[in-house]
Amino acid sequence: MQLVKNFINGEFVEGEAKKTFEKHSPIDNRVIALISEAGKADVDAAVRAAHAARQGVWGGLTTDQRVDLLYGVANEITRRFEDFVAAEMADTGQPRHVMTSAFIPRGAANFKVFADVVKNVPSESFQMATPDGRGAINYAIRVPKGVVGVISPWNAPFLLMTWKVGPALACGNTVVVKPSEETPFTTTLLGEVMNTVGIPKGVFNVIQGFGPNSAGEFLTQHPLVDAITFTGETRTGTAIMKAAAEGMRDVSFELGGKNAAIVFADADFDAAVEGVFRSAFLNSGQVCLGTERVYVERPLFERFVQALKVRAEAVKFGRPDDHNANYGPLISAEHKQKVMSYYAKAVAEGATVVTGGGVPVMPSDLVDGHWVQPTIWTGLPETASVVREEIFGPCCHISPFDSEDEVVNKANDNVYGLATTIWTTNLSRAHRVAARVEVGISWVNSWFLRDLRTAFGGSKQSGIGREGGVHSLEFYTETRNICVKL
Ligand SMILES: NC(=O)c1ccc[n+]([C@@H]2O[C@H](COP(=O)([O-])OP(=O)(O)OC[C@H]3O[C@@H](n4cnc5c(N)ncnc54)[C@H](O)[C@@H]3O)[C@@H](O)[C@H]2O)c1
Ligand SMILES: O=C/C=C/C=C(\O)C(=O)O
Repeated sequence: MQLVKNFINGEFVEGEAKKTFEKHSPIDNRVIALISEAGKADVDAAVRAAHAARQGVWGGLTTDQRVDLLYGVANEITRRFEDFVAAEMADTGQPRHVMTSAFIPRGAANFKVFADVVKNVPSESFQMATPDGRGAINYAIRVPKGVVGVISPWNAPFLLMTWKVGPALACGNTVVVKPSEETPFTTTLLGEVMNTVGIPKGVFNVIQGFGPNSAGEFLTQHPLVDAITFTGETRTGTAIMKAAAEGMRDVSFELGGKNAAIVFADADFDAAVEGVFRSAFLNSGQVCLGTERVYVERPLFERFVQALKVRAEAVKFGRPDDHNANYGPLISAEHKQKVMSYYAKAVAEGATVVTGGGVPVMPSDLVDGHWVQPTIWTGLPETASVVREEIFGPCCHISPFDSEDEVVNKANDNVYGLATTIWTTNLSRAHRVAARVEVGISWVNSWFLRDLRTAFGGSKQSGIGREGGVHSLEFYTETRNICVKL
């Protein structure tokens, strides 16, 4: 059985206590690896290695030298593309095409884009008058924060982890990464890439384990961690923020969502159906930006519900590398249980189940996997649990609306505010509605179309701060102003 280790100071090491936990495959629940859990001493060793590397060789490199090394990381990820695809498929059980078209190429891009950003960003400068008439000049330099703790989730493990590690390293920080306990493989593989490329020891470290009373919590509590970037559930963010308050450490949070799709009657019908199908069901609905509430203008409502039903019923469940399949399982037995409990709750609250609501019939070798049917509900009030709470599964509720104000109010009536997708051919309305929905990202006639130079993050309880392009510099560096009297 494969033993997945921690990566500390350039070495793959077992946790000092020799404790392990099991990694189960999402497709059949078999144990496919043992993971070595990092204890307090291991987390301390990782953070100290990162601190020493920051003070030492990594801190001494020029921006150009760092940028060249990060380009090397991106190229090595591309060279080992198939290894990353295989590792991420094993971690998540999601179809190969999701890995090859989106999740793994994004990992490489996350290193290149931020190398370019730090290389090209200008610094601000202000000249000022002084009483003696000679003046002064102010200019700003950006310095790295130091050691950044990176805590990432399981739903798009490699994309979401590199989205943080790329800019953190580009800005000159060092990192200690705690991947989700559900998905240890690709982060570990990145350790091999770092060594191959010659990233100095201690710059990139990986500790494996859980959150509370485990590696995650030990990392957030470590006094030598200067900032914490986290993607995951809102209530985990609350716990991490409390830990970060000790020592006044900065945080950047990408959290939960309950995203609305808004389809106007003038939308390109086929594009809207396909777009909402993707936003609700890609990655088995386990995408933070995904749609769980759909609002359709009344004249289109019945036709839209029927078309989305047809699309949802056409998915083909199967192994990630099965060419005849295009749909994967949920990540874990625990998550399946959570999603199924919402399926039951929807029925108890009076939903009409348009399609799904249960588990698909699977062949005997896959029957123990975490398979769940894509599910569509109608007929619930806005107060129903499945319309208000993040489920993070392959499901959505569709309701009709009659006016622009009504749908904007409904979209905004939620504690979350991550993303929305709006479908209309009326451009004035598109701009107007996109600006009024209280979210970090509004897509019009599209969804999950990502330009990595743009600001990314959530409003309300969906996050704190923005990352992406120069916005990432706000978090991964500190601005130091230098005022020179002339
Ligand atoms: N806004 C975004 O960009 C975005 C992107 C992806 C996922 N998400 C959200 O992530 C969630 C799904 O991911 P998840 O279930 O892995 O989230 P989670 O919050 O359960 O776990 C995320 C990470 O935090 C760690 N963790 C848990 N408790 C901790 C603690 N007390 N201290 C330190 N670390 C701790 C976990 O081990 C894991 O590595 C959903 O809510 C989803 O919306 C948000
Ligand atoms: O599941 C969440 C996906 C989030 C995507 C990003 O963070 C990104 O595209 O940068």
